[in-house]
Amino acid sequence: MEAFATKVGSLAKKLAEILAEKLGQNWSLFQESCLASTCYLRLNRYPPCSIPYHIYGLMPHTDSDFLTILHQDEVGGLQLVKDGEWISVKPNPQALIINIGDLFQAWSNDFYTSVEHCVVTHPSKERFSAAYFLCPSYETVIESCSNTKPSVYTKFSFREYRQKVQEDVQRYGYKVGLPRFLV
Ligand SMILES: O=C(O)CCC(=O)C(=O)O
Ligand SMILES: [Fe+2]
Repeated sequence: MEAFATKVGSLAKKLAEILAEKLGQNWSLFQESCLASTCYLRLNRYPPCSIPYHIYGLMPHTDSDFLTILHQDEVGGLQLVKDGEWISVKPNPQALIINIGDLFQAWSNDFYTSVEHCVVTHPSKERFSAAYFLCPSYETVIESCSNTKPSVYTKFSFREYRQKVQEDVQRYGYKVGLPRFLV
């Protein structure tokens, strides 16, 4: 498990570097702030559900990180929003799925979009997935890297972001996310 985390950890940074370069930006932010101690691997288990399609395995959400690397088994159930519609992601245990998270959206000033996704349950099969979250330290301040376009979001620390998400989940039962930080 540790070897997997180390491997996907360096892949996540490499991908962040490529995405930053595409924006003509230096990627030192990820290098300096995303450490082995601030990133994490989550192992998900979804038991079968006799009333599938009505019960989510995981509610619709966006990830509160820079990017996520996901490995899923052959059962399927992951869905994401593309062009305003929910689509199913074909399961392929030989492939990794890369999701942009909220922090990349904020840092890229909406150039990249944090993708909304969920997991629907299966009537008879148990499903497993592993998700690696590329996260900075809580003190890291996220602000737009663009110096040509006005900032879409106010700058915030990762700690403030996580606190706001937690408050919203407790108060309203769901995460509001980036819209909380619109200028
Ligand atoms: O299990 C999956 O396919 C998705 C997991 C996920 O979105 C998450 O852990 O945030
Ligand atoms: Fe997720």
